[in-house]
Amino acid sequence: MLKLRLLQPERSFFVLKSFCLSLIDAGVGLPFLTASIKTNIMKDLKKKHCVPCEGEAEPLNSLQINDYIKNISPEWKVIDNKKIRREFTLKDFKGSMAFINTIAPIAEEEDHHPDIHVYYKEVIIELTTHAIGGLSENDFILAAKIDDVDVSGL
Ligand SMILES: C[C@H](O)[C@H](O)[C@H]1CNC2=NC(N)=NC(=O)C2=N1
Repeated sequence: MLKLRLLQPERSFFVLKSFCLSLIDAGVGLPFLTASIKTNIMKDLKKKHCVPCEGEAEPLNSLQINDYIKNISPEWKVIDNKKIRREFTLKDFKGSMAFINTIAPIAEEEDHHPDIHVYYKEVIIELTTHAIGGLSENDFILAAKIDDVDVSGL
């Protein structure tokens, strides 16, 4: 503790967090600690970036999906534990196109791409990770970034 006090506050937090994570790695059962660290990771979804996942990763299971879904808009619905879907209503077809054109560069930047369905002024966005045939964190990161798009003028 004495050593920690000598360090800068951000550094102390980092040291404490690393210590807590190593406790969890070592199997020390501190559910409240795990939960709070998990919450922090989830809160930052829209600041995170998608990572390539080519085949080797397992799709998220239903428990993991339940954790992730709490951190994006409640408008997103889980479909068969394999994809998430959100419907947007814009003013008109031009609004739909503008919305899609706002999302496209985000998807390109993240190298993670939504399936997009357009029905005049309705846009349905479906997110799934094709490479693994199910959901990955990438889908929730992209969902959080799509949630951040301001559709009020479209
Ligand atoms: C090489 C590149 O990272 C992959 O082909 C990416 C591209 N965008 C993707 N988007 C989605 N939704 N799923 C994928 O598996 C995927 N793979």
